[in-house]
Amino acid sequence: MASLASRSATQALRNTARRAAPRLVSAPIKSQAASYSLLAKAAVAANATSAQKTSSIEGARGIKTLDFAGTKEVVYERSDWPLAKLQDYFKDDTLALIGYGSQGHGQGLNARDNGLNVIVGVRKDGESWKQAMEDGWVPGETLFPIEEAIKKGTIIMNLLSDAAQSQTWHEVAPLITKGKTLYFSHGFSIVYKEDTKVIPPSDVDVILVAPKGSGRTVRTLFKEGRGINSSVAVFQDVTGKAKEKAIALGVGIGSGYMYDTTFEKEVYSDLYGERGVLMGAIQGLFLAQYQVLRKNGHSPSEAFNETVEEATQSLYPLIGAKGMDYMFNACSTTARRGALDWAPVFEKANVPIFEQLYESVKNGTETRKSLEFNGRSTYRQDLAAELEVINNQEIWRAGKTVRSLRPDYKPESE
Ligand SMILES: NC(=O)C1=CN([C@@H]2O[C@H](COP(=O)(O)OP(=O)(O)OC[C@H]3O[C@@H](n4cnc5c(N)ncnc54)[C@H](OP(=O)(O)O)[C@@H]3O)[C@@H](O)[C@H]2O)C=CC1
Ligand SMILES: CC[C@](O)(C(C)=O)C(=O)O
Ligand SMILES: [Mg+2]
Ligand SMILES: [Mg+2]
Repeated sequence: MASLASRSATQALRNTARRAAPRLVSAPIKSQAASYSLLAKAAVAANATSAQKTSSIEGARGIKTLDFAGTKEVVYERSDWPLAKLQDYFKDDTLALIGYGSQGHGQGLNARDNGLNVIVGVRKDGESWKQAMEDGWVPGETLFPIEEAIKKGTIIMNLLSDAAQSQTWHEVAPLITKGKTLYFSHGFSIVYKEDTKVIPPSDVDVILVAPKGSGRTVRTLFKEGRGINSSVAVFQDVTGKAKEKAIALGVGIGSGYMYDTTFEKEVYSDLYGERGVLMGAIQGLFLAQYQVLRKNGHSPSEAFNETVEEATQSLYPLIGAKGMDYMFNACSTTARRGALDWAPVFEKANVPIFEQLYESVKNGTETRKSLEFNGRSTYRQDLAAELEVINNQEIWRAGKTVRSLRPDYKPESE
């Protein structure tokens, strides 16, 4: 098994280099060839290691049934898709990646580095067009206006903003012809079809790979030879191969492990999570704690250190590494006693808010707000203006000074 894995790894590396060569000629970044080969090596090594590990655990590569706290779930892993197999599977395909935001960037570069044939489609001369060029996509070769890219693509990866997916659908839909595959990274457009009007033609596969993390992390994990967790789902299976294609694409864009979901479950949980603990709730909770400390005479640095810096730099990474009880056990018995007492108080206070939030997601209120706001031509400036208000809150201004004292601080990254 091990020698098979290493043979396929070597072959994959050769194929990767072969397929990459023509694209590297036109790439503007001089170090791209070197970094490409490092990336390919990391990806191949990760595939091989993972394959060996799985085979010794299960005897069957690629798909595992695991027990998640008493519920059995299927997990797909990239060891089933060594690079050579992946490249062969997509050898006749052109992945037309439409939109170049956070996900377009991460998924596009990863798929390109995996040796797949990727082109990008965005508004000509918009912000994304510039960013794509900076990342080495070449106008007329691998970078096109949206319509042209869709015409050239066989797999249409719709990574426009969710609002733009709806706004552009009347132009996009006629180009999604029989035999193409329609791919999303969010269940949004399909599930809220009453509002988005996105109703795919009935003769194409419609699939979803939703990375459970920022597009920036999709890229950095890939570069480290690791992979992001992603959800996969099939909305429409015309070819009988939709699921397999979704999993292969998931590997292609840099997923390590993929979990089964539906379009509906993905969008409900995602909209809920980002408004909740991942983003909205955490900003609200940090701010509330900070404000009360300040009202009681604590200095900005003390309030920030006790609220954000200690959380992000010391305690939350411990939760990430080994769970909540591990973090609790790494803290004093005094802290443990108090936190154990107060956790249910916070839970009780917050359950009604989370229930209200889930309902607002489910009944489409959140979707309609997002479509209206992000559908404005000024969406970038409008979001930036609101984020500037947060940036100017005392808590985050104090944070800048606290960060500046870190040994690895780089002023240009602020
Ligand atoms: N951000 C993330 O990490 C995650 C995102 N997703 C999902 O992935 C998809 C893409 O999200 P994300 O990468 O964040 O992108 P954004 O939501 O930031 O959208 C940006 C892209 O949409 C384009 N766009 C916006 N409005 C228009 C318009 N009216 N016409 C044409 N193009 C337009 C922008 O082009 P221009 O520069 O020209 O305005 C840009 O390329 C979404 O479905 C999202 O929910 C899923 C997981 C995580
Ligand atoms: C948490 C926000 C997110 O859902 C994500 C990075 O997963 C998004 O839509 O960007
Ligand atoms: Mg989201
Ligand atoms: Mg998300």
